[in-house]
Amino acid sequence: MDLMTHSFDFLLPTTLPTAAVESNGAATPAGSSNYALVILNQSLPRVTPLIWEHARIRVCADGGANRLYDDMPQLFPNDDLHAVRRKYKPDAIKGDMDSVRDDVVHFYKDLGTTIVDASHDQDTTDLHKCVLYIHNNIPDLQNSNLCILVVGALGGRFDHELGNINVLYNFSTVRLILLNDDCLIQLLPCTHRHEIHIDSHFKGQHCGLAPVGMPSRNTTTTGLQWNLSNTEMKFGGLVSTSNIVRENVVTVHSDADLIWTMAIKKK
Ligand SMILES: Nc1ncnc2c1ncn2[C@@H]1O[C@H](COP(=O)(O)OP(=O)(O)OP(=O)(O)O)[C@@H](O)[C@H]1O
Ligand SMILES: Cc1ncc(C[n+]2csc(CCO)c2C)c(N)n1
Repeated sequence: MDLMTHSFDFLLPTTLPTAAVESNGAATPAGSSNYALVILNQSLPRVTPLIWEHARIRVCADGGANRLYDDMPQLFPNDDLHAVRRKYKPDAIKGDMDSVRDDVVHFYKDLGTTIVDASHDQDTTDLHKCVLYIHNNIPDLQNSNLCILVVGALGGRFDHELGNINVLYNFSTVRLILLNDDCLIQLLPCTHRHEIHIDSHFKGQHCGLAPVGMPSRNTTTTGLQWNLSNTEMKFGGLVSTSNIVRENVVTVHSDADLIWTMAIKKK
């Protein structure tokens, strides 16, 4: 079974992403960004400008554009509000367009942002629509090792949070990470063994591992305070919450897709 490695260099202010080499040989050269950014309609994490710099493509999901317009200048209180808004121009705004304000659409449209009204589709979420947009605009997404970072994916509405987690399952072959100021969430597909590289910056933080939807008969981990050893996990039985990262590398091997979540250390 192939190995998939995960690291969170995009959270470190002074580094560009390091080289990533997959077991299929696909490589991302050191220093070249291989991230996409999706902004959802929740408060912008402090790390958003850093992720923005790393991203090859930046897309706002419907009301996420209001957040970019309203909140980004607040992250730069000493800078000119209009200059910040012009600097952080998304490549696209996509969704069913029932939450983004008209003034925000006009502002970004005038700067050259692509506006995609997908209001005909009331069966998939705006995040789903944005992942498809990235899919259609980044050639060879599956083989590119691109990681889609989704900010504002947690908080306030549990139906939205469920929808966001469902998108991880909808696109289980794409690297997707949901983020807010406090934690990150990703899917570890059972098609691979996983190595999660955790900078000492984060070590000792709380983490969790759980099969959403389908039980896991067999999960084995290393690098955690409470490791699993061929252990069964299911809702209604055991799921691993309030666990703690103990080593720089956590390994996970399971017969089921698992959700991995980790706290992000506050400065
Ligand atoms: N409170 C929240 N928690 C988590 N994600 C959210 C939250 N609010 C919005 N989102 C995410 O941001 C996306 C865009 O939000 P927006 O408010 O524009 O959605 P929407 O389609 O108008 O939602 P609805 O019509 O259900 O109110 C959503 O699809 C969802 O992924
Ligand atoms: C069974 C079922 N439940 C809810 C919705 C509603 N819905 C799901 S995604 C979406 C778009 C939000 O931007 C909307 C309105 C549906 N269609 N089918």
